[in-house]
Amino acid sequence: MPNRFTKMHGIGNDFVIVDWREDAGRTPNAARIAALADRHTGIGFDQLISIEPARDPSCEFYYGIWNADGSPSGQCGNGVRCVAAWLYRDGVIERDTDVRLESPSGPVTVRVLDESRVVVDMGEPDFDPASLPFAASALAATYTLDVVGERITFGAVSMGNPHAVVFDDDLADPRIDLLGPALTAHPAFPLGVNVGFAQRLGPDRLRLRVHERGSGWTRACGTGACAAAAVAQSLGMAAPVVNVELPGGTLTIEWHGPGHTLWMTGPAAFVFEGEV
Ligand SMILES: N[C@@H](CCC[C@H](N)C(=O)O)C(=O)O
Repeated sequence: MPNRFTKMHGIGNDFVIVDWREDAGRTPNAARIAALADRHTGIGFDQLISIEPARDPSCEFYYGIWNADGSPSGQCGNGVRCVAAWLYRDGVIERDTDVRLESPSGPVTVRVLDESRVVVDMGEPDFDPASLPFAASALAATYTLDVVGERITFGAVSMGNPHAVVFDDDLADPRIDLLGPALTAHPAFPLGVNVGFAQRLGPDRLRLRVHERGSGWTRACGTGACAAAAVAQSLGMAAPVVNVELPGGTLTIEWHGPGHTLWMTGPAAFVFEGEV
């Protein structure tokens, strides 16, 4: 790990960003990441994010993503907004301009509106079985699993990382505190899964809590908001533009259905610079 880092967050989903543009392809040690992620004895973060030279020549930069337990991920919606704001503050990308960035799961396009607000073209939600770590099937499909004594119905989609979305009318119900970790670790998902619990508040409003694979309950999950909106829309429960209200704040998700990419708009905030 290099010594210098930037602490950032996207509506309370917090990150340590490290600049590895001169030092690409590092694979940080999982135990070291977990030690640094510890909120009592480390820096504390939900994800570590590296900024590196792009491998794909059509992209400007690559970003790597590791969860608080040291496990890697393919995508991070709140994180990519922070990466874009970081690159803008560094002077290497401009505002109001589309910039292609490379995530571990492929390119996304960011547009910095100002240092604290970013729009991201997250690509097309993927309901294809091959991209999900269990036997999913198609758009508008739901699945059932028996978890902690309950039969749970959920939708599934990949946003570059796997998501299960469960609709529930009471997100404060204590059974959700048990269902989140149990579903994330369910054997049906051999690679784990991010689990969103979504409450429909209207055709353009969802409330959402996410239990993240590798990081636990977070104040917000950007790809989780994209997944919840995409599943809600695929089931005919939501309009093309949906405000997703998470414990840490609100993201706006726009998706016009199959054949279209999905757009996420939300804030990115700097917290402090540090050195370990
Ligand atoms: N917080 C993120 C998602 C981070 C990765 C996730 N926990 C996984 O393992 O796939 C977001 O904002 O999307």
